[in-house]
Amino acid sequence: MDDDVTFAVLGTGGIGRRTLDVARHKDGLTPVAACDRNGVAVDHSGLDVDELLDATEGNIASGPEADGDTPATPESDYASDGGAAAVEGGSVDDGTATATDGVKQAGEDAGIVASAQGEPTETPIDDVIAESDGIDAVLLALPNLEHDFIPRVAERFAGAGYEGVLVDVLKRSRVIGMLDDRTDALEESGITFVCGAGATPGFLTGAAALAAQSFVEVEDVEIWWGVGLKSGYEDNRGTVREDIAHLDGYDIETAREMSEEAIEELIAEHGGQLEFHDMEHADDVLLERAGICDAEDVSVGGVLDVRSDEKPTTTTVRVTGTTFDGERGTNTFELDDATSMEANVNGPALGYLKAAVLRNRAGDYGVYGPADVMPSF
Ligand SMILES: NC(=O)c1ccc[n+]([C@@H]2O[C@H](COP(=O)([O-])OP(=O)(O)OC[C@H]3O[C@@H](n4cnc5c(N)ncnc54)[C@H](O)[C@@H]3O)[C@@H](O)[C@H]2O)c1
Repeated sequence: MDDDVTFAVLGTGGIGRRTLDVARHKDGLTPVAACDRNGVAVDHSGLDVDELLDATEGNIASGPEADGDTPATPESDYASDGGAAAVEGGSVDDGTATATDGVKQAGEDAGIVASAQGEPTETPIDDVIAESDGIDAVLLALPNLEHDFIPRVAERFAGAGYEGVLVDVLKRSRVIGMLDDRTDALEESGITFVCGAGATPGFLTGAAALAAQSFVEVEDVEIWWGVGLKSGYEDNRGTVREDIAHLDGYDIETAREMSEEAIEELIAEHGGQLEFHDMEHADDVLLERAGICDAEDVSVGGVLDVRSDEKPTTTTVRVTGTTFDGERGTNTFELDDATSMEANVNGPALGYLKAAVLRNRAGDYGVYGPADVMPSF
């Protein structure tokens, strides 16, 4: 069997760029297409990742249209990451950048179109779908501030008769049901979809599923993450914005509409560290779906520090349960503080992608979670 995998990345922001980067260190993965909101790059013999990463360094198309011509309506792709993040022009990050200097994240030349391989387009996702006959797997590193955006993208692949793998790194619990609702269409098309396959949900959900194996009854699962993002802050504004929606007094709509200045103010008020409790992370429904425990027994929280690269707290998964012989215990899985968020999202996402390709080639279609599939290496 041909074990080489051609893949595409939808969204080359903080996560998608690192996906391409990490894939260079993995065997058998050839990136053949990538897109962001303004552009697309396709080369079926393999993209030049060095060139693409250099061209988009400090220049990701993160925000929506700078000129505001395209309003964010729920129907439009532009609703995917909302209204206010556009930043125009300036020099590359000098380490003291604020929201309004340094990074060209929006406007006509932002992102992939700055690469010699990139072409401007108003229909980046459709352009990748048009090439999908030659693509084994697609990693969706798109924002999900509009909840049904990723499910709708999946539906578009199914509508085009795509036969292959889709993997996303979405976070919100409610999106899993929206994907489940589309299972028939995905199966008919021949799609194997692994959803919530980043770090949390994803890697840590899978770790919880393994840690639960000592027990016959699982009482609770506690996921507590730490992320230090100083050097990666400019590149990860999409993720930070989505995380803010989990704070008390905020939701997805308010977070989507916040200006970069308002985000900076909020972060400054918290001394650079945001602490989250009871986050709506899909680890809960994904563990319930896998039969491990009830969704309500899973809690997810953590600390994000945008002013230091050190993790403010150690990422830990604690699974408490009772064994067949009546002992109560807690199995703990811990990440090393030296491993970055990007490593812990993209390593697993590509691992799940590889595993899903094997399933897909064996004719196994439908929607899977990270507790159902063991990622390949
Ligand atoms: N599960 C996890 O552990 C985990 C961890 C971190 C981030 N994430 C998720 O990863 C996703 C991406 O985060 P990010 O920080 O890379 O965001 P980002 O804003 O930096 O990047 C998003 C990318 O998507 C592109 N894009 C947006 N709308 C598009 C459209 N309609 N068509 C084509 N491209 C479009 C943008 O141009 C950009 O390249 C977020 O949803 C975030 O929550 C998950």
